[in-house]
Amino acid sequence: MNPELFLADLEAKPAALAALAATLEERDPFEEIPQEVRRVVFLGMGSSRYAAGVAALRLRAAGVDAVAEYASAALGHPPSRDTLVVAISATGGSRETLDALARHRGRSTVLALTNTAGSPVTEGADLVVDMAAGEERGGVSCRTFQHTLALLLALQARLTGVKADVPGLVRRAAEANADLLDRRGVWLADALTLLDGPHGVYAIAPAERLSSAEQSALMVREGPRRPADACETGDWAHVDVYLTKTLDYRAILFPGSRYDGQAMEWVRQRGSAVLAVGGATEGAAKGALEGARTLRYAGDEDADVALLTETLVAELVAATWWSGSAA
Ligand SMILES: O=P(O)(O)OC[C@H]1O[C@](O)(CO)[C@@H](O)[C@@H]1O
Repeated sequence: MNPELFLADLEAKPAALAALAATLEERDPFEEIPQEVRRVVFLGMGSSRYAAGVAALRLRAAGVDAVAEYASAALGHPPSRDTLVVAISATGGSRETLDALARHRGRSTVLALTNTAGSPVTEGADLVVDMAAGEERGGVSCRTFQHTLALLLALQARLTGVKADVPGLVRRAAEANADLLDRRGVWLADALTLLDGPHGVYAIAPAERLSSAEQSALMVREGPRRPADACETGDWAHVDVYLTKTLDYRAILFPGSRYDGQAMEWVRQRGSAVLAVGGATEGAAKGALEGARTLRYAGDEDADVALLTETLVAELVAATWWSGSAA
């Protein structure tokens, strides 16, 4: 793994997203999915599982039986012909994902979503979909995570039959990513200072975008190897709140939960430091984010643009710490 190449991977996000949008405009990569799907089981590890968790939640909310499983779990949904297994692996070689997939090969309908053509995860798959994220030379899953999310939104549209302009969304996300990258000279130094505490970085997001908190925490751990963790915003008042009493608690908050205000109330009381990435969402209580430093970016009022963009903040912070350079 290499921090300079990781940074270059991040800088290539807008172009990669724009290319993905063009591909999605041309063709739906999921058009060959059989009609008779009764259940969707996502398998993956790390960032691949984070993206799957959000996709499964969205599908369930649309009435589709869907679950994201740890590929490493010994217990999982049993295989069946009307189960669609979506095995997600950027490298296509994670042992746990391949092991879980072995239970389904030839017994469930298998879709492999991967960034590596011809990789083991594609063997025996009924359908292979390319993440089209390009090579991640830094060795860290960042564009693949983002492309996985975007492609799973396209899969959701296919499975639910609800029309969605996914290419348009991906284009807006490309612009939002470019905006954060272009203006990093304005915000990154501040973010680095705010988050640079002795006890690590905590990332907080609503359940619908929990992947943003999980991926952010992973980036801080994987690159600069600092302590970091993720928490769901409502659950925060039952879990992380305890840490604010004893630690120098520094957090990135991805707004959008109806419980943003509840978490921020504790933050203000305890004098914790919070960087809110994006603005208060419509319907949020007035002053819900009061006490947080706020970082806005183009398109952040759209929760789906946020889903495809906001991890870039933690990724750029991680890249800078990792390379040991100042912003
Ligand atoms: O998607 P893959 O290639 O199976 O990798 C799963 C996870 O493992 C890692 O490659 C790290 O080992 C992460 O980047 C990723 O989140």
